[in-house]
Amino acid sequence: MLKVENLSFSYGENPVLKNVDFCVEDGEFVAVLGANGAGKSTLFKVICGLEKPQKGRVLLSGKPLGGYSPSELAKIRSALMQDSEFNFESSVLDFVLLGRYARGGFFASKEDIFIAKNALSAVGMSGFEGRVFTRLSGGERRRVELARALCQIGACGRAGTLLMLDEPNSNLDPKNSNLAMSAVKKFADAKTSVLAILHDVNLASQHADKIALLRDGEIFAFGEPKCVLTSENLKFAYGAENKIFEDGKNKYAVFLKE
Ligand SMILES: Nc1ncnc2c1ncn2[C@@H]1O[C@H](COP(=O)(O)OP(=O)(O)OP(=O)(O)O)[C@@H](O)[C@H]1O
Repeated sequence: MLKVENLSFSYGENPVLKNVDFCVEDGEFVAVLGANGAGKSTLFKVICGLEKPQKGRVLLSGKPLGGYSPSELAKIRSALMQDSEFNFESSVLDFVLLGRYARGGFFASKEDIFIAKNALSAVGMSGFEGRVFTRLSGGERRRVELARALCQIGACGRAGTLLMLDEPNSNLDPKNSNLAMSAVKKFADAKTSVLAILHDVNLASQHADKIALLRDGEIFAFGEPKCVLTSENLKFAYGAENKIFEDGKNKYAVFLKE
């Protein structure tokens, strides 16, 4: 379980996160939504340990993240950042196998290769193993990056592991967005805790167990999509008029032109 306790963070004099407090249980998929500049990526970086909070702490399975060694952490926590800066001419398979590095260094076992190919298949990228990563389209690259993040956790999810995703759907078309989210949800179903920053409210509504709505660095609504996704909450989060529709299973939001 991921526990975020009372986090506050400022860039200089600019407070960006204010007493952020929530949990992601084992097997739960929590989506963080909010307007541009609300503090989502900063929250992501603080949870990943890339920025140090002025207040609060982050616990995984009851232990502060700082209490794990880097190699321990690499085996139980995997993060997909917003922007990849990977520019080597590596094959797609070698790129995904980087997710296994903490386990066997540069020598991939048969099991590692099986897990990497499985992860590629889960995101619809089977058959691309021998292609050069940097020569893929933006959406293909993003799916390969997601496969690397999944591969780092293992063949499937397990309790005590954490998958962190910052805009995993950037550059993905609607079909591949759904496929990617289904692959992520399978890890949650197998007891990994998943925290994903999403911009697509309807994708979050369909795939996430819970949604955290962030505004000006504060979580003002947290819970199941059907409770959190109200017209008032979305207006408050995004400052935009919207209409909510339901199909008996999920809620969907349409944002209206001003
Ligand atoms: N390195 C930085 N130094 C100073 N201010 C920053 C820095 N990074 C982000 N900020 C500011 O912190 C606030 C939150 O930024 P953050 O990137 O966390 O927002 P976000 O919710 O992820 O936005 P987006 O949806 O546009 O990606 C913004 O006002 C931003 O300008």
